[in-house]
Amino acid sequence: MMLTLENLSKHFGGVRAVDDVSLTIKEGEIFGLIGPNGSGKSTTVNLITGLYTPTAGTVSLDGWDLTALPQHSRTSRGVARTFQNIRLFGNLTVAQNLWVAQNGHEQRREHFLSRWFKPGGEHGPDIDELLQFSRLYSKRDVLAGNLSFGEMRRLEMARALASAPRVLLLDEPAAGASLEDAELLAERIRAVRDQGVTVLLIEHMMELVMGITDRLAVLNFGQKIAEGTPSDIQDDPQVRAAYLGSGHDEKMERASA
Ligand SMILES: Nc1ncnc2c1ncn2[C@@H]1O[C@H](COP(=O)(O)OP(=O)(O)OP(=O)(O)O)[C@@H](O)[C@H]1O
Repeated sequence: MMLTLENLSKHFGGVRAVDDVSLTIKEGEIFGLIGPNGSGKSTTVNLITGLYTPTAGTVSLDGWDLTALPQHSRTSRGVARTFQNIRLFGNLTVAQNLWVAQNGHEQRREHFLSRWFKPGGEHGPDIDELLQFSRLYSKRDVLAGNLSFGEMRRLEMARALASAPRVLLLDEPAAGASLEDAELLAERIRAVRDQGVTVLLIEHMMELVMGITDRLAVLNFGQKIAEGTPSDIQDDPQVRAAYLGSGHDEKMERASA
């Protein structure tokens, strides 16, 4: 047992964005969370990180209930994420973005940081190693706002890793990426897992999800409709029905071909 969601729900007015979802992600697993647009994937991540308070249910890590904890306490317990819409400090350099994440000052204001920020006081992974791992070493002194889209995505993941997470939540890391970039991303995700980090991957790119996850769950209208290995999921008639007409069915076909 590692990360456990029990009867988790989040309602926005009449919308049941997440509806009574229970899941257990095991230590060292790459676990996928898929589903059509609006099925509740991002809301689930926001409940795990504490951005949202659930309407009902609990989130726990190694048996410790996180549900009442604010975001920063969850970060210090080892929960880190990337955002679907990249959130970096555009006026700080690549390396500074990582120092900030490593030292847990993310919530402070950007202008304050650039004035007062001092590197050092290291804990967590080595910044240079992280830059090399993310193929960003040559960009270390470039302002994050001046990076290409692909570089920003790599920095977004590096930033999450800088906090030395035990579980890394990736919210659509391949969005807008070429197949080639997605292959490199898959290699990095596997390497992260091989370092002992548990990974929860939300992704629409089926080739990526089916290629690297150990198990996955499928959401539809906020409910979990299936859970299993990639081959279980590809053969599940309920899953195929959920994707039918959503534009993702063909991708599912290709991924299973
Ligand atoms: N802050 C919010 N306020 C109101 N409704 C919300 C809010 N966040 C999400 N929703 C609604 O909850 C449902 C689930 O949305 P969510 O973003 O979790 O889905 P998703 O599976 O991540 O979708 P996508 O694949 O398009 O990113 C949607 O109907 C969405 O409109």
